[in-house]
Amino acid sequence: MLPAVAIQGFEGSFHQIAARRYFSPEVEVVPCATFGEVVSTVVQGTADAAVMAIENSIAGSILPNYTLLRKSGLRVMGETYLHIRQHLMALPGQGLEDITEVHSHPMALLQCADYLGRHRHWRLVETEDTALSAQRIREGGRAGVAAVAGTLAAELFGLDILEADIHSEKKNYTRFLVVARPENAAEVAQPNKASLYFHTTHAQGSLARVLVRIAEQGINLSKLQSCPKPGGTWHYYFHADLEFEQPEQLQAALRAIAPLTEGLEVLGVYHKGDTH
Ligand SMILES: O=C(O)C(=O)C[C@]1(C(=O)O)C=C[C@@H](O)C=C1
Repeated sequence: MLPAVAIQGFEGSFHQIAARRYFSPEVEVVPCATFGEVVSTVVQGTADAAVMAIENSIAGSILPNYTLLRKSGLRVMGETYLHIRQHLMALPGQGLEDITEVHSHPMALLQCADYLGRHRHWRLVETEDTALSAQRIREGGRAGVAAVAGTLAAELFGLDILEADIHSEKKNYTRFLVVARPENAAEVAQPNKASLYFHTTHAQGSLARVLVRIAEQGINLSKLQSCPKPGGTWHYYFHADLEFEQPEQLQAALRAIAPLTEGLEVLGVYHKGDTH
């Protein structure tokens, strides 16, 4: 049976596309307005898993999601990468000269900052979701308003694309994590990626020593993110993504860094995702 998968966003959003690519085109999605709702939907058992954007190659990390994940007790069971193409769309018959407002998800607006910055008179409005912005324009018959969203949203809600591919760089990719409650995040055979977090003392070289131990196992540190440590002003915890060939490399690295870190926790051991 296919799982019910919580997503941030609604019909036609990039999260829906990511969930379909990872699980199946028929996957049942549970739309949520915020990432906080996505996590609580899975924690409370209304959904079996969630697909959650974590970083974008132009706009960067979605920092609050690292903290949400760490606090949730959920486990990372996989990941997927999407090539994101953002378009400016409006009701049929509208031209660029009619537009006064542009609505979209904040990450989508950030990805198009260069293009939007060349139209200083447009008011930018942040919304929950790219596709929902398109839907509201259609349902409200809102002339003068454009949305930044993908092709699926334009098709679903009958909007015309006024300007295609308005993201600042052609190579615009978003990485999505697939997360589940620990009992649903089945162990994968031959994993080659892991996500962990830890903190170190404020002593000189403490992070460097941890990174050297990881490198000594022939592991590729694909991402290191620092996030504020709750209650520890100007102290940070680190979220690290490690890529390896053999699971034994990960085990050896974990043994080596355990005495050098505090609060070390493995968030998930999984297969490196494909790019679609
Ligand atoms: O608004 C959407 O369509 C989403 O799925 C959200 C989201 C994000 O959270 O980053 C997903 C992918 C794109 O990077 C832009 C927006």
